Amino acid sequence: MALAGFRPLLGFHSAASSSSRTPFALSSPNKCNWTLPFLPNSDTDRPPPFLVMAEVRTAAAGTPGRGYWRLPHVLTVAGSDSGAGAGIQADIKACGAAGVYCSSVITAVTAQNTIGVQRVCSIDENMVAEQLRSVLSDMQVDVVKTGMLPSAGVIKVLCQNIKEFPVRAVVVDPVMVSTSGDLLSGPTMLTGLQQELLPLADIVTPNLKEASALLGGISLNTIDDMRFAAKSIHEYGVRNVLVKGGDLPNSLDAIDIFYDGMTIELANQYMVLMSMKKLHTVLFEEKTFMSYMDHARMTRNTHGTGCTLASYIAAELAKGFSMLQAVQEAKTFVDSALLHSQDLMIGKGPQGPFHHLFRQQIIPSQKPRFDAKLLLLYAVTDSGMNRKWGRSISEAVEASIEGGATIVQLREKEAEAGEFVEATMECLDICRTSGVPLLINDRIDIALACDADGVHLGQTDMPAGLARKILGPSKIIGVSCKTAEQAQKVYADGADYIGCGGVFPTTTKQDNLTVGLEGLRTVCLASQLPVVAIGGINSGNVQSVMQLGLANLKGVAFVSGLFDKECVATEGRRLRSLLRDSLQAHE
Ligand SMILES: Cc1ncc(COP(=O)(O)OP(=O)(O)O)c(N)n1
Ligand SMILES: Cc1ncsc1CCOP(=O)(O)O
Ligand SMILES: [Mg+2]
Repeated sequence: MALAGFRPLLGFHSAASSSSRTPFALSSPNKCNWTLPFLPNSDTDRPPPFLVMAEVRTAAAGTPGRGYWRLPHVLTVAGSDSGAGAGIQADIKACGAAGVYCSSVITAVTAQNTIGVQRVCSIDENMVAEQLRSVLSDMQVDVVKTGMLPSAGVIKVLCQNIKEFPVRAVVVDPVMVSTSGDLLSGPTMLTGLQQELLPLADIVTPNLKEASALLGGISLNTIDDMRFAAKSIHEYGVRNVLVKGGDLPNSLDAIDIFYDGMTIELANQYMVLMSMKKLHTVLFEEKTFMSYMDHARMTRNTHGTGCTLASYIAAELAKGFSMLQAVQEAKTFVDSALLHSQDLMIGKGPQGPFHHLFRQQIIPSQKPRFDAKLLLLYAVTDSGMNRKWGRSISEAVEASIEGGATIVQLREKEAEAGEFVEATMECLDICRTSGVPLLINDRIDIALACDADGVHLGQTDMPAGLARKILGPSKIIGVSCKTAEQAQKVYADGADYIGCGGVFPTTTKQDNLTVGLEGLRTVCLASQLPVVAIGGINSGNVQSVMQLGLANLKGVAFVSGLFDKECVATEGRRLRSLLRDSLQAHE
C-alpha cells in the first residue's frame, strides 16, 4: 500500500533504511516497528528536543536564507473534559509542555468536574470522521493518540482514517473508566478496540480496570496479575503494553508494567527507570517486564494522569525518541507534575486536576521583579581604558561603586575564559560587599560558573529565552535593542531590561550604528521593559538624554564617560549628581 502521507522526519528513513541506529523502520503501511537497536542507556542517545525540532527545518522554495519549519505533531482523538483535567484538554497541555503541536478530534463532550462525570454526550461517528479527515488530510500528523472512543462506529472510522493516512505511531489510552470510577464508554467499544484498533497500535496504556475489561473482566490484584495482563493484551497485536498500577490494592507505590515482547537477550541489558531517575537492575523472567516503581503521591490531584501519560508518550514519539525513552520521559513528567501540584486546590471534589504547565510557570513569588532603579548609573568596564589609566578591573569596579554606580557590567571582549573568571570572582567580592549587582557581557558560561547576578546580551548572542532557561528566574538578563521590534521580542523572551544605543557616536564600540535620541525614544515608547541608554554619553550630555522625559528610561550606561577618566570615583559622583537632578526635574 502506497505510504501516502508518510514523511521521513528528522532524517529518519522509511522501511528501506539499513541504518542500524534508526529508531524505527516502517514495516507495514500503518505501523512503525519500534525496534530499539541502541539501548537508551545514556542521555547521549537522546537528541535534545530543540535539536529534534530544529532538524525538521526545511528550506521554503524560492526563499533563500529563510526556511519554513514544522513542529512534531500529535493528533488526539478523545473526549472533552469540561474541567480540563483530562481529555483533549490534558492532551493539548501535555503536548505543549513537551514542546509539541497538538490538534484534536472530539469524540464526546462530557460535563464533569472534581466530583465526577455528570453527563456524557457522544459525537456522531460521521462528525468524528469529518474531523479526522480535516486534520489528517491537511496537517502533517506524526502520532495519533486516542482517549475516549464511545462506540464501535467511532473506532471503525478511526481505523479507516489511520489506514488511509499512515502516521509514525498510534498510542491508545483505552479510556473506559475514569479514575473517579465513572464508566466513560459503552461495552460495544470493547470489541472494536480489541479486534480493530489494538492491532494498529504501537502502545496501549490501560489502568487496572481497563486491563481487566480488555481481558473479559478478570480480576487483577497483584504485580504478577499485571504481568499476565500485559502479556495477554500484547497478544491482541499491539506492539507495546503499559499496564498502569496506580490503583493496585495494598501497594504504597504506583507500579507500571511495560511489556514489549522483547527477546530475553536484549532485555537483560535494560535497566529499570525508577522515578526521579534512580536506576535499578531487575531479574527478567521468561519475557520482558519492566516495573516502574513510582512513589505514590499523597495528593487528590491525580485526575487526568492516564491521559497525560499517554499524550506525553505520543509527544516524545513524535519528536523521534524510542518507545522506551518516550515511556520513561512520560513517567518522569507525570511524576514531577504531581509533585509540583500536590497541594494545588482546584474544585471541591476528591479528584482534583494537576498543573501540566508547571515547567513554564514562573510563580510571581519565584521571579523577583527587577528593580529598574538599578539602571540609574550603569558602569560598563573596558580593559583598554583600565590599561591606559594603569588600574586593574577590580580597582575600576571598586572606584565606580565608590562614585555611585548602581550596577556594574564586566564587558571584556578580549579576555580569555580563565582571566575573565578570575576577574569576575574578584569583582563579585567587591560588588556583593556593596550590594551592587554584577552582570557579565555576552558570556553566559562565565556568569553561570561564577554565580554572577546576570548577563547582558546582544542581538547576535544567545536568545534571552534560552538564557532565561539556563539562568533561571532570579538572574538579571539585559538585551541590546535598537528597534521597537527587538524590544517587543525580548520582552516576550523574559528579559529584565533593555540597553538602547549608541545614542551618540562612540569609538568605544566598533562599527556601532548610532540610533540618536529619536531612536532611543522609539525603543522606550515600544518597550514594556525598563531601558538604559548607552553610547557616547558623558557629563556633558547626560542631561539631554534624561530630559527626554521617557517614563521607562531609567538610567544611563557609561564606558568612557566613567572609565576614561583619571579619577573614576570623582567622575562617578559627578554623573550621579547630574542624573539625580534630571530625574528630580521630571518627578
Ligand atoms: C547596558 C548595555 N547596553 C548595550 C551594551 C552593548 O553590549 P555589546 O556586547 O558591546 O554589544 P551587543 O553585543 O550588545 O550589540 C552593553 N554592553 N550594555
Ligand atoms: C557597549 C555599547 N553599546 C552600544 S554603544 C556602546 C559603547 C558605549 O561606550 P561609551 O560609553 O564609551 O560611548
Ligand atoms: Mg554582546
